[in-house]
Amino acid sequence: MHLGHSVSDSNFGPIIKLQLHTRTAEVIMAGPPVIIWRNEVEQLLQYRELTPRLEEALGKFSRRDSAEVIQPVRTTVPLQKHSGFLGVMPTYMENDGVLCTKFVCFYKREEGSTLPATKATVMLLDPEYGNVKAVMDGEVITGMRTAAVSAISAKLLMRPEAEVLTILGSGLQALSHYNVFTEMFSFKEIRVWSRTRQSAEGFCRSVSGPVTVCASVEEAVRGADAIVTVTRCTEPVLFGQWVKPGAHVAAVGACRPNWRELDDVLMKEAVVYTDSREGAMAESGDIILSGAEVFAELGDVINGVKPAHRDKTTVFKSLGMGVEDAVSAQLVFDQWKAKASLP
Ligand SMILES: NC(=O)C1=CN([C@@H]2O[C@H](COP(=O)(O)OP(=O)(O)OC[C@H]3O[C@@H](n4cnc5c(N)ncnc54)[C@H](O)[C@@H]3O)[C@@H](O)[C@H]2O)C=CC1
Ligand SMILES: O=C([O-])C1=[NH+]CCC1
Repeated sequence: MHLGHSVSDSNFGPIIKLQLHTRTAEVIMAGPPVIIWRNEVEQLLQYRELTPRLEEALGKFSRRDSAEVIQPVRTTVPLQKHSGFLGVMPTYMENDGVLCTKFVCFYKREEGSTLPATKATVMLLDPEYGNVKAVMDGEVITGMRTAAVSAISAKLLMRPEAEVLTILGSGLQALSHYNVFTEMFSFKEIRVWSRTRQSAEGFCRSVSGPVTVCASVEEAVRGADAIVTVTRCTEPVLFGQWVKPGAHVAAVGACRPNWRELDDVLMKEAVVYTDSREGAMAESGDIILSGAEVFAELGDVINGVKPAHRDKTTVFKSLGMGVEDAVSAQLVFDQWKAKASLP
């Protein structure tokens, strides 16, 4: 490394050594990012470590302390030709030294399309040097952090005596939700509905435990204590008249202001929680078009600022937040460094 003049070990005073150390750090920082792809992320990310970190992050976000979390509403770029959107999701957690941006493309795919509905990549940056430390797969992160946050909403808002879980949809989010809900809770019955019986049966073959395939949404949701909606529908698929009073709904799909999963009856009857008020008012057709009031963010319940109305019908409208990706990516990076015995 060139410091502008020839040096030898014996000439180094402490200040020069510090400069060399700093410069060495800068050289390291300027190196290429670490690439951590799908298989490695799957090995490194576990719900038992991820979920508590996400619950802490939801509370930090809702405190609106800029030293804890800075997370603007995501920028969304329409990909009209492909009936999709690019979401850019920057997050800075100054106290934790985490700077992260997720790029996520999500699409309204045609029936029978084999193209993915969601594709995501997460970048971790060094907030001091500005370089990219790691580039990692966003599929597994998005699947797991979304499901874990839905499970946190159920932990806070679902009746403790819940026995029946219903999942509407049979794709990637349906699988991640099945996995974390069966890890965190014990249901007597789990039901699934999808647009085609074939895809619902394919879902059943991909999970470990017994799941009942239902022929209609009404059959799937009547009597259910917890309902997860993870469809790509844009018109209501879940109607309030079918939902048992006191049930908890984790509504994950319909992340555009003109897309719906839930009807007005459900939105008006339920106590509505969300991840981000700003995000919901910008992106949730279920909230915007129904005129439903957002009672609280999940972080407000975690912080003890707002009550959890377990005794009432509750809806957690999930849009997805960058802070969830940030803590997930940092956890993956920390686990990767530990595995590589790096500081
Ligand atoms: N809230 C959040 O943080 C996130 C939300 N999402 C959203 O969750 C939803 C599910 O995502 P993935 O599981 O990755 O998608 P996927 O394509 O893997 O599965 C979507 C499921 O919805 C069904 N479906 C598609 N069109 C439908 C329609 N018109 N009516 C009823 N069902 C329909 C499909 O058959 C499939 O079972 C999407 O809307 C996606 O945008 C995705 C990632 C994060
Ligand atoms: O938070 C997220 O990654 C997404 N929300 C809606 C589609 C993708």
